[in-house]
Parts: sequence; structure tokens; C-alpha cells
Amino acid sequence: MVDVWQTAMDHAVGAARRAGQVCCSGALIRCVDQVVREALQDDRKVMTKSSSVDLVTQTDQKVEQLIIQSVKEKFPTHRFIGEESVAAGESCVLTDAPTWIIDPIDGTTNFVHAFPFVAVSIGFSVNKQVEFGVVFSCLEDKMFTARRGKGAFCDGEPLQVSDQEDIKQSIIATEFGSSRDPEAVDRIFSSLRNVLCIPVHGVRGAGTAAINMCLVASGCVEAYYEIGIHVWDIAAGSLIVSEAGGVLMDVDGKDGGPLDLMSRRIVAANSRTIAERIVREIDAFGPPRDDEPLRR
Ligand SMILES: O=P(O)(O)O[C@H]1[C@H](O)[C@@H](O)[C@H](O)[C@@H](O)[C@@H]1O
Ligand SMILES: [Mg+2]
Ligand SMILES: [Mg+2]
Repeated sequence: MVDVWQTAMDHAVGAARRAGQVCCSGALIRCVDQVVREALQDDRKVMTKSSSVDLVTQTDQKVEQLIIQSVKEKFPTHRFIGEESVAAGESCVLTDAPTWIIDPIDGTTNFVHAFPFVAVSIGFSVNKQVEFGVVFSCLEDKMFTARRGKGAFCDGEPLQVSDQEDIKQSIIATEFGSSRDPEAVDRIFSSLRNVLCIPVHGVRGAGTAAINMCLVASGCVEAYYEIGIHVWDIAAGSLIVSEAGGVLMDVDGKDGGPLDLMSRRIVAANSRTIAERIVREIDAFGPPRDDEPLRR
């Protein structure tokens, strides 16, 4: 049978690697070279989006355009949902059409501060189902990939989630997000307190949703949850987790409900037992959906 999306996936891997090189040269320069740092004054200019801590740089915008242009040349009929294009006013609606869902730099705050976890994330959906996901953790130089039904890999090596079923023996990843609304922060802290006091062995966060999900897929942490993320943060990573044997859910009711890429809420875990326990412990508030027209 013809593997219709393999060419698109090969293109995504190449685009992610090229994009990662652009991000990483910027990030490494920030770490090591004061002189070049000053010369790159413009490139370092940090702007803000939905809040004063929701950061964006010219590199985010440049990398997204590089990826979109290269895809358009090869697949002119495909659609896009790109983080920075949506910030610039493009619509954020997932249709049945082949759609590239792009986070040019996942971990922009890390990037700005030279905290060394930054990823390029490219998901590809058809009929609203993710067909492949590519996450390039550029400072670690690790390429995570997954095709629906064909497994998940890191640099070509198969990935498998942890087999730990006891949440008390687990590490859970999460993030604080970019809202500083006191009510939202209280809810995030109350959830965090509940999870920590289960008790779990530890709580971690890499500062990028995509890398947190690759950590679940790699078996380094048992679960990742977050409320407030966007479709571009999780499209690629969600397939990498499920193809590594993990489970994905929303945070509704007792069993979470099926993952909804647009709901801005996710639990990604090694097992249903651990995912459902997290759902029971967290405060399931609902930020405006990604496909809600008036969310900005
Ligand atoms: O904005 P970027 O860096 O693409 O994505 C980050 C989100 O903004 C932040 O809210 C979230 O906590 C983080 O995990 C995510 O990767
Ligand atoms: Mg992101
Ligand atoms: Mg981003």
C-alpha cells in the first residue's frame, strides 16, 4: 500500500532540523558569546502576546515562516495552524484538510533565558486526526518522531513509556503556563499541591510541553499534565506519547474524556491508571478554546 504521508513526514523532519539549527545557533550564542550577543540586539528583542510573560522573539516568527514556506513549495494545497501566524490574526480552526500544526519554538521563555530546553514541534493532521508528529529538541540534538500506527522513535530508536503503575513511585511533569491571573494561578497551585501530596516522587517541568511529552514517551516521567496549552504545543507530542504506548485524555469527570486538541487541556501518561488519578486530583478549569473565535 502506498504510504501517502511518508513524503510529508520526511519533509517535516528536514524542516524541523533546519529550524532547530536557526533556534539553537541563537540560543547557544546567548549562552557563550557576549560580543555576538550585543551584535544581535535586534534578534534578541523580546515581545509579548497574551500577557507580559507570554514571550515571542523574531526568531519564533522567522522560523515559523521558514517552515511554512518550505511546506507550501512542496504541498501547495495543505493548510497551516502556526502559533505565530495565529498570534498575527490567522484563524485557528482544525478542518478535515491536511493541516500542518506548527510551534516554531516551544519553550520561548527558555530560549530567551538560555535555559537549555527548546523544541521545534510539527504535527500533521488529516480528518482532524494526527498522522505524524515531529519534535526536534534542538539543544539536545534529539529528533523525536511518530507515525500513526507505526510507533514512536528518538533518533530512530523505538520509544516505550514507563511500566510503573504506582503513582506514588512516579515523577509527574507539569508547567505553570503563561497566565498570571491570580485565580488561575491559585487553581494551578491547588492542583499541584494535590498531585505532590499523593505523594509522588517528584514534580518536574522542562519549560516546553513538547519536550515534557517526549519525556513521557521515553519513560523518564510517568505523566505530564497542563491546562492552558495550545494545539501547537501538543499536536506532535500527543502522537509521540500514544505511539510509545501511552494514553491521552482531557480533564473532565472521573475518566478525563477523550483528548480534544483544541480544549487547551491535556493529561498524557504511561497508563490509564496514572492518567485518571491525575484527573481526579486536578482542578479542571477551562480556558477559552483555541477554536473559539473571540478568544483574543
Ligand atoms: O509559547 P511556547 O514557548 O511555544 O509554549 C509554552 C507555552 O507558552 C507555556 O504556556 C507552556 O507552559 C509551555 O509548556 C509551552 O511549551
Ligand atoms: Mg509552545
Ligand atoms: Mg512557541
